[in-house]
Amino acid sequence: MLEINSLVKNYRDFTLKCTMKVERGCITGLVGENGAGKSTAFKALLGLIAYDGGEIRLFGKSPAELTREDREKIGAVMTGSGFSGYLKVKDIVPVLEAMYTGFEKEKFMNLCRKMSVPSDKFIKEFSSGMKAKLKVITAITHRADFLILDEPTVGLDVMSREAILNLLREYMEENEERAILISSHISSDLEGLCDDIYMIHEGKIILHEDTDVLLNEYGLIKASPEQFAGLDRKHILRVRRESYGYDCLTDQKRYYRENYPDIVVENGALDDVIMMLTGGKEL
Ligand SMILES: Nc1ncnc2c1ncn2[C@@H]1O[C@H](COP(=O)(O)OP(=O)(O)OP(=O)(O)O)[C@@H](O)[C@H]1O
Repeated sequence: MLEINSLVKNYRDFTLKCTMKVERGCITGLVGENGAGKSTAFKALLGLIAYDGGEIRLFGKSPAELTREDREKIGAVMTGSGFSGYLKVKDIVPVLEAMYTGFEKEKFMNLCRKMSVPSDKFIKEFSSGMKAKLKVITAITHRADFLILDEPTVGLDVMSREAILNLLREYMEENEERAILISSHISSDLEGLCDDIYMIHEGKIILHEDTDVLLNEYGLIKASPEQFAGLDRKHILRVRRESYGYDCLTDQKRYYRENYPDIVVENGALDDVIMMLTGGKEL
């Protein structure tokens, strides 16, 4: 569906350099701190900004080669974009009908009702959660094959977030040829949704892993200085000094649990992996 090879985008004091792939049938997550380069990557692949090197292939074409029909097959949610605040939901229906030949009006109106997005209020009077829901509903109601979602759950409460994630799961279940690329600051959203996850840090991809592998194989070893001294370092990816000794990130937690039963090995949540890969030291 999407292939990004050695993409380079230079700003004055920032360089994005990334390689990524999104397969049909998969939900791929992109996680990274503020300013890591997520939106820059999304803008480049949608053809919204020029880039300085590398290659982007979306549906087998570069962003510049995408036709109107190709673009209709993309459902995008971008931060900072949205409809004019002076419109109401009932006003944007004809706009969407004109934009997308595959616009599913009934589904759109039903989802707005179900997700409590008001139809007779100006969008400028919407809460940030209502705006976020409207953007996602718009992206999934024109028979798109590929969703590109930059922080779609930002500003949503837990219940609304889960409702949006369920909409995305249903979107994928409807057609196994579809795919989603999604960024989020909320790691638990990505852990529960994505098949694979890319981590981006200071413009570079620092990890790509299947979510199952991240959750099942990665772990955080909590070792005293004495325990750390006797620890086999073979499967330790990063180390961080703590008041009690050392935190060590491993991608083989079973090995340490079996061989060092006295040492605490916690399950590595995505946040731990991010913290260790960006803040820990290599041995
Ligand atoms: N138009 C621009 N001109 C100059 N620098 C820019 C421009 N747009 C983005 N940048 C810089 O590129 C870097 C990456 O920004 P980007 O918006 O891609 O990050 P992000 O990962 O999406 O962050 P956030 O999670 O805060 O949205 C930042 O240092 C930002 O200042």
